[in-house]
Amino acid sequence: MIRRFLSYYAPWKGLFALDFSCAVLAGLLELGFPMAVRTFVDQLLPQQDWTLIIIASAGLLVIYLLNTVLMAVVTYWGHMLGINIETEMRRKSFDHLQKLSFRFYDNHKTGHLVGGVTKDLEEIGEIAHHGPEDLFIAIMTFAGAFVLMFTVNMHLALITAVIVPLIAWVTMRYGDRMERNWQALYRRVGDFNVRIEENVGGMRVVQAFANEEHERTLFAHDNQRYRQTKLDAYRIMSASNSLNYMGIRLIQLVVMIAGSYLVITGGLSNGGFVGFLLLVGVFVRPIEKINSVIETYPKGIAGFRRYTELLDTEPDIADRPSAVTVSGLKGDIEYRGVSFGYGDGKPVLKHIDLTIHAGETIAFVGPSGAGKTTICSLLPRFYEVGTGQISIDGIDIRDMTLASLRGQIGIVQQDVFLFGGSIRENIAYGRLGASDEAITDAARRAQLDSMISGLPAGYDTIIGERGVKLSGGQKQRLAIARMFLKNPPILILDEATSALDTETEREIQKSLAELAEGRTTLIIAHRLATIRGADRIVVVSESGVVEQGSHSELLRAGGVYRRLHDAQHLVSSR
Ligand SMILES: Nc1ncnc2c1ncn2[C@@H]1O[C@H](COP(=O)(O)OP(=O)(O)OP(=O)(O)O)[C@@H](O)[C@H]1O
Repeated sequence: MIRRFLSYYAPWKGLFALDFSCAVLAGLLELGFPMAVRTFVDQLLPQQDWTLIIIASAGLLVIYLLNTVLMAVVTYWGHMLGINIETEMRRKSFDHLQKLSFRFYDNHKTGHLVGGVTKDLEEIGEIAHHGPEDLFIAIMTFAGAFVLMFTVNMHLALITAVIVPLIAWVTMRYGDRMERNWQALYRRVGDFNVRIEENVGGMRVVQAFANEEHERTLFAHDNQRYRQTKLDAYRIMSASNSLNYMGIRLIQLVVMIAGSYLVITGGLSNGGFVGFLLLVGVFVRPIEKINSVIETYPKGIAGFRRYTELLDTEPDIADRPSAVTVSGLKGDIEYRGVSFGYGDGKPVLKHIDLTIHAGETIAFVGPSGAGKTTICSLLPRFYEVGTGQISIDGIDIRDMTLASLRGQIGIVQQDVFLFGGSIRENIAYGRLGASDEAITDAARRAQLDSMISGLPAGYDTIIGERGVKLSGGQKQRLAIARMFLKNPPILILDEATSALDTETEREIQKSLAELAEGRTTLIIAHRLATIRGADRIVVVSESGVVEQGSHSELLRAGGVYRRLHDAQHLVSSR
């Protein structure tokens, strides 16, 4: 784990060397001050030679100035090192999130994932900068001060050496407990984020159900849990801090008493005494430093653990090494013996055999939960088939690169997801970098242009988070415009026009029929009226594909489709 962490320093060797050497030099200069004071008191003061005093003072001033510059370098470039590492880790996390499949997102909460890319990495950035530097300087000044203390007075140095390991042991003891505590704290922060995100995102539902009180209770529970975990952290921190403080003062007190005795009995000069006391100050600073590292280090390590957990999650759907880039597919689709389950032990699709010819419009119908959406989700490899095979134009979809496969398939979902930018940006999401003409053409074909031209900001109108400022129908049209722009050979329409009024729906159906011309189109249908014109209707039930044929053929057959048709007909004629 430590090795893996250190590997992130590799691209920043120069920066690390600069930061590290400046920090080390600053640490060494710190050691010079007590020795200079000793010389001052023991040699310069008795001689009362002002020239020497001024020269020595000027020497000290130069040291201080040098230290000031070193500190500035360490603060800026050291933090640059930390933020560089943090930025790289954030890039890797985000990059990895793009590779993980729907299955991963089905089982992870957004708030936890957002926390992983933001808060966790912030702590890691801090530790990346301070960790090795603080630790090394602490060890160096500790050892340096110790050696100097011996040169000043061996007895005092030995007394100090007996007490210090005790304090160091006390300090170290709390490290492990703190790390476990920070891990728990991160989980709580994640729970928190999930709760807030779901609440804010679903505020319209919360208020529509007047469930604010219920939400407050749930939040209060998480809030209290977070408070308790943080209190646990503070308890450990307070015990560690106060014991540390006491230990350090104890060293100073012992040195004061023993030093006074030595000065009185002539075993130590005045300058040696003052110098030694100052050295003790330098000597205990690393202990304080280690203490602060012990506070921040577990945070960073806990964050790093979560980061590596995410990075070590293998994407369950990825390009095979031999995968080919496909383009201009005709759209001959073949499901052969396809079975699939979502991993909860319940099979959803059982041995589906289906041939869809290029240019054909196929409508999937069947009872809710039969697996219509699932059949279509397997085609762009949102989920991987369990057994069996799906091929397009005779090529197994697992032998195609994911990006090129998905580039050949356009999807309009029932629940349209729009991004918070402008109408133009949202349409252009269908084909990044599309020209303005192509965007307006797509909008026109999706019957969106007259609405857009009526807006003061036109295509630059900001549509709000997830498109809240648009009506359901407008959102759907925008999604359709995206697909016109993408212009793929294969379309999946999840009852795409269900949110539109009858008049607009007819117009859009016309546009969709125009788009479907010469392309393979899979429609997940809920209302049978809209799919009568499909080339083939495939009836899916829990036991798989049970019927297929044209509308009139299936009506004549008098099977499941006939029953569904009659039931809907009955409802609509009531
Ligand atoms: N992401 C998922 N994780 C686990 N189970 C799922 C997931 N999505 C769907 N299911 C389950 O798989 C089964 C088939 O769902 P699917 O959405 O494919 O049905 P559908 O025929 O499209 O239904 P509807 O007409 O209601 O949209 C259902 O039992 C559903 O609960």
